[in-house]
Amino acid sequence: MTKSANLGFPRIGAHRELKKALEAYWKGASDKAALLSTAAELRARHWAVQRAAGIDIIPSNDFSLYDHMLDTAQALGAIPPRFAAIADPLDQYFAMARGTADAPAMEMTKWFDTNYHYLVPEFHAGQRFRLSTSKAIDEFREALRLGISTRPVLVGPVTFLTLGKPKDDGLEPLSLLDAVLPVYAELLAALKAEGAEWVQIDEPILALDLSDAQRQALRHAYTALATPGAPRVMLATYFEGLLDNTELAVALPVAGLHIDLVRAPQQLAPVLKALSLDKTLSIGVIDGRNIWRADLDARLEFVARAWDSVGPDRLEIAPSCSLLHSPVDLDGETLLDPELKSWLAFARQKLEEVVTLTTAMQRGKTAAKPAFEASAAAVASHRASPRIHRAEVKSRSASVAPSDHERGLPFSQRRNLQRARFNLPAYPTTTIGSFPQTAEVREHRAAFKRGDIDAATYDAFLRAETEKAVRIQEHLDIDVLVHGEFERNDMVEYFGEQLDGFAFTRNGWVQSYGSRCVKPPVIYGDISRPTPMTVAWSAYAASLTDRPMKGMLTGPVTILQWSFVRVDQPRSETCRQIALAIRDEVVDLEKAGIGIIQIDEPALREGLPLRRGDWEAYLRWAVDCFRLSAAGVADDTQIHTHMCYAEFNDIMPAIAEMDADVISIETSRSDMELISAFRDFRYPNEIGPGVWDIHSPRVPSRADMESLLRKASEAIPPDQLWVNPDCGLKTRGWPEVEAALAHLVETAKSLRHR
Ligand SMILES: Nc1nc2c(c(=O)[nH]1)N[C@@H](CNc1ccc(C(=O)N[C@@H](CCC(=O)N[C@@H](CCC(=O)N[C@@H](CCC(=O)O)C(=O)O)C(=O)O)C(=O)O)cc1)CN2
Ligand code: MET
Ligand SMILES: [Zn+2]
Repeated sequence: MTKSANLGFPRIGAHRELKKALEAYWKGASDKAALLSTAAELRARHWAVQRAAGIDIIPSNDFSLYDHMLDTAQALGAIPPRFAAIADPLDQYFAMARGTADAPAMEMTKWFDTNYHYLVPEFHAGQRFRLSTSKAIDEFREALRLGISTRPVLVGPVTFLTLGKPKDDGLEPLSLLDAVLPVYAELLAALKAEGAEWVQIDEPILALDLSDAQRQALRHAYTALATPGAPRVMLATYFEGLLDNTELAVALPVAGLHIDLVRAPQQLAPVLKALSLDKTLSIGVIDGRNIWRADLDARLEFVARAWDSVGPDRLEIAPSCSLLHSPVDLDGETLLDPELKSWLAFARQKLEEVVTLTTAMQRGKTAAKPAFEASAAAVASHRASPRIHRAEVKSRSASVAPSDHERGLPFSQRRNLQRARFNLPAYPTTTIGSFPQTAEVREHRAAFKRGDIDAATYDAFLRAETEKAVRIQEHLDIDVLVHGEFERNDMVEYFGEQLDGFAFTRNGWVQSYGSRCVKPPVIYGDISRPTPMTVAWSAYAASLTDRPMKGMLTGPVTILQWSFVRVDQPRSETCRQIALAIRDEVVDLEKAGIGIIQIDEPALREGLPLRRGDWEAYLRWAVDCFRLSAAGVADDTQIHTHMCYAEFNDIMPAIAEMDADVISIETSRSDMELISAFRDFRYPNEIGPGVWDIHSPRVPSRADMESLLRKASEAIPPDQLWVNPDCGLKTRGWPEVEAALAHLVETAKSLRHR
């Protein structure tokens, strides 16, 4: 019979219980037993939620204390040598994630095109692997004790190796496949021995453009793992279609295949055609990446097409991908407008949708009548709603002219005007925008939102924090100051709260990395900016000092990328509406006397389509939207942008086309690897390669920073270089910030003297 399945449940907890438990543990405010007991409670609760929703196939080992790639690395014994001596496994695990005084953390980067970050495995020539943790087995047993026989989830060997980085010259990670496969075989056998009939193995790289070596590795790996004693394998792909990898995927000797039919509905027909009769097909028909309620009538027709072809016994109905990327439960949204709320579904509601579709396939649509009626009512209310479309927004967007994307003069001439205006020293120093969001800052905001303090009190507090930050920067002798972003909860949510066409949730948290979460705003309608959003704060901060004060905005592509986006029009159109709103803000900042304005685009790379064939079209509109937001100012106004935590090497020409006067970019965790791309490409404008990895509590020394800057100046002419951290400092504490920034300024000064 057709079954309902889930590929992964959010781990952080509806009330971010895991975040709180982790941070208490790291601070020394709780112990290991307390942390592990919260983790176990969350797993038990999430299994129970899935069972209550009626899900037949429930995953285990989808839980993680920090990151599932890090779990995999530790389970396989892929421990970077600098952490090998740490005896306690949990200490070792967090050391790899967060770094220690003498060992920098593992590198962190984006998981495909999501805002989730994983830790990048490190590989050495001749590396050995061995089964080093029993996490997958323990969690299977734990669920079994609660009466649930789960389908454990593993990251597949080829995805694991492909996403890792060789640390030795000439090492090809896939050459380690034969070393790692026996460990997978051992783990699969152990799971089978515990009673696991099926295991879900995620190979999301099957949705990417693959080399012959990768294809060969996939064939080799799954042939080797297909032993008689192994559990059956549901091979999961997601985030894109299989396309040219369809033949490869269906031919792998596994028992089942999961495909993402939300991102790539057109792949259903070719997969049905190619799939052999002995394989189970799991169809991902409920969007695991967005929060819109599904149109269940339309989905059911789609499911029926699969059912007609594979029959009832080899079909599973599932979300498109793990629900890691969804908030947990819409029921927590007690303040959301009821009409809007009726259009949404979070993880729990998505599982109910999966079950509704499954029930309809098993017993007919009438068996799930109320759910179909509610879905149809939501679809109708969404279609008819007057709050979505705004004629003046659409017509402004339609009348954007090519010249609206152009600054007046080319960079080579703007640069002279800006040099004359700001008169900055060589190697100018600056920071990326935010200063520590201390518990005190967060508590004041929470108190203000609860109504415990009034607006005047909150405002006075924020002004005092801002002034403190300005004085500290002056004292440190930084050249271009920032106001510190104390008034912001998040760099995207803050703007979403002030723009028309956006809604925001109370509790719609999604894990970004480790204990850090975001609450993406919901874009439901045409976007406009009713009033200036940041001018008062920037103008106030500028009034406190004689030094240049940088205005601080989030760019259109990043606001788009880090929101839940409407699906009734192309992303490019939504992005252009945001760009026009940001453009107005940029012009207003300039009018208020702010001469340097940073428009952050950390998510520009993340939005890049997973298939190269789609890159050009995306980069065209994404770069144009950035340019549209920036180009309304005079030539002596200096536009900065900022990017972090992604691989930028392959989009250098597009970054240059953004034509920001200055870009600050994350580089230090990868040891300035990126800089070679700037050299090879001869990046034309000014650039600040980050010299301090701010995602780790470790304070870099002057020598660390000098060595990074020396590497940078080998690749980039010194008169193009700025000196700055990798990213904003909101997650750090003041003592680390002051110490590291003092080193940073000293380093810049010593370079100037040479
Ligand atoms: N959207 C987004 N994506 C991003 C980044 C980013 O900054 N924003 N940065 C990159 C790295 N990712 C990051 C993601 C989140 C955080 C981060 O610091 N998140 C904060 C939450 C930010 C926030 O929304 N804060 C709110 C709510 C704070 C809060 O938890 N308040 C307490 C009450 C206050 C208290 O007593 O502490 C509560 O609600 O329970 C606020 O400040 O107002 C966290 O997890 O701690 C950092 C980096 C890439 N992706
Ligand atoms: N201006 C932002 C900040 O400093 C940029 C962060 S990029 C994730 O927090
Ligand atoms: Zn950043």
